[in-house]
Amino acid sequence: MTAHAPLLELQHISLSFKGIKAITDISFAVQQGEICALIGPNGAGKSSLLNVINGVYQPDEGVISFNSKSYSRMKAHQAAVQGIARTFQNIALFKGMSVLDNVLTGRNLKVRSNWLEQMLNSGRAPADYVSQRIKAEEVIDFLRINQWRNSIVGTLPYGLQKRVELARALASEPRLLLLDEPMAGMNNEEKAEMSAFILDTQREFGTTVVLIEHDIGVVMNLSGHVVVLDYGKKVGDGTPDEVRHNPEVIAAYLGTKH
Ligand SMILES: Nc1ncnc2c1ncn2[C@@H]1O[C@H](COP(=O)(O)OP(=O)(O)OP(=O)(O)O)[C@@H](O)[C@H]1O
Repeated sequence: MTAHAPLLELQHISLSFKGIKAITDISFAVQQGEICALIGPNGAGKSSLLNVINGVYQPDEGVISFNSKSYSRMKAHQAAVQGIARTFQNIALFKGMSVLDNVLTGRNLKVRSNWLEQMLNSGRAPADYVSQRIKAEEVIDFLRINQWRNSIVGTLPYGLQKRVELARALASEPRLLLLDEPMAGMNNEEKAEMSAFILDTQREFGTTVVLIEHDIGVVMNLSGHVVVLDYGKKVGDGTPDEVRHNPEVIAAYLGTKH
């Protein structure tokens, strides 16, 4: 049996801010189609690591391989073109725009017409708009937000805004979806709903997911792979069961080594 190369592989990644180390020598691999959770106490380096994966931060050391290509430096735009999409801890939507228009912004990289054609609504622009719109509507259906498609995002409850942010990320048809605390601030019912949407995304489109989540119950149910960070270092990496029984992880969470 031939083993498939992982979709994403981090090798010896380190990152510091003004000499203070946020991430130290982190390596792990994420297989195609996997849901991988990054967990760890506040300040452990989880968000910084997502920012390294999608090219917002350049690591001081280390290499990232994505889809069999290796990068020591990858720019955010390059990451998006390669198929890496991202949601944020603090929702980053255009709050004054409708749900549909926000989801359409997720299609920006797929647009084939140029700005002049779009301004004059000529050439490739009309057909292009229709095809982007069809895809955006499909995602809106998939995440069951049809009834709010024309609502202004800023007027929607927080849980729905989180779903719109997921919709915008999915509209780009990513191979790798990075979710920074997709369930933060949600009640249990909303968390269950969001977990179901994430699982449906993986099943329906084969999307690989790396997510940060603080609710360990949610993590253990949703992910097949868990990576644990503590003070910028990796202290656990395995299945939920392996991680749950790892003494270093228990120590990080119970604070016995702090
Ligand atoms: N832009 C920045 N400038 C300076 N220091 C930063 C910056 N971003 C993160 N840090 C520091 O890097 C370390 C890791 O932070 P990071 O936000 O990645 O942790 P986290 O695990 O995502 O935390 P949380 O769960 O609280 O979001 C922290 O000490 C933080 O203060």
